[in-house]
Amino acid sequence: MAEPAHAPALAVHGLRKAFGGLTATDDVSLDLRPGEIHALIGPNGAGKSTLIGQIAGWIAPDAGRVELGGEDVTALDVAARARLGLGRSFQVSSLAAPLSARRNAMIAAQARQGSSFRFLRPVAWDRGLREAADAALARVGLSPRAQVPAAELSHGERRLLEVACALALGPKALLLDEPMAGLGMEGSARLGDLLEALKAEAPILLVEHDMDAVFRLADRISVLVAGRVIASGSVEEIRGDAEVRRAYLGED
Ligand SMILES: Nc1ncnc2c1ncn2[C@@H]1O[C@H](COP(=O)(O)OP(=O)(O)OP(=O)(O)O)[C@@H](O)[C@H]1O
Repeated sequence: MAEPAHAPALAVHGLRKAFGGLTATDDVSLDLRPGEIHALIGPNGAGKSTLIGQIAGWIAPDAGRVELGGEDVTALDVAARARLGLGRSFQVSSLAAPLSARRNAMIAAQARQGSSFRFLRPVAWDRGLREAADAALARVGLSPRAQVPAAELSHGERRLLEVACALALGPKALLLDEPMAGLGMEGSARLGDLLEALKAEAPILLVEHDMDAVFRLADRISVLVAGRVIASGSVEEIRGDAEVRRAYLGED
């Protein structure tokens, strides 16, 4: 049966996670709709990384569920969620420093193509991965740097490579945790343009501290404070929300 046009690419319902006496995420529900950038903002310690960990699959929630394209993936591990099309890039680099940009993207592509290409001979399998990797590198403008070891790329290029690795997976949804960090104005403007182009292919759940970038790029914003979503809406709605201004933006 065809999915309804507006079925969320990703949805979480009632996610809860406590570390000892501290509830890091408290009954969090939100969704990611086709074509959108949904920004998740909140002060330090609000629970953003814990929420991302539960969505990606390396933190098991105490309660609640995660759905990808309408399928309940709560019991699946990180690799299985990636195979289903959950692409991600994180604050802490997951690149293999000595390997070339292309090889890093090929490893990422393998996460999806490993099973579907297994019946092919190794040479053809390698070619398939390489094509997926090169297409992803081209999307982020890194084709000329394909053979350069990740360790020799600039900080901005490494962030772009991380996005390329997420794309090589052929994602249905993207989780990006602070992709703008350390990029500077020019780098973050370039990455912002890229994210705006990418969202039509795979909607993006964006955790970002750079409020200028968030207000420029987001179609919707959810605000997490002390583990709870205190507001969710358009940029205008969040800007005008008195509770958000008080709890997060630090205004009276
Ligand atoms: N593994 C853990 N064990 C114990 N406490 C944890 C653990 N991970 C996170 N916490 C606590 O849970 C709360 C939420 O942390 P989290 O890292 O999810 O917040 P965040 O919104 O991502 O913060 P930041 O913006 O600083 O990255 C914090 O109080 C943190 O100290």
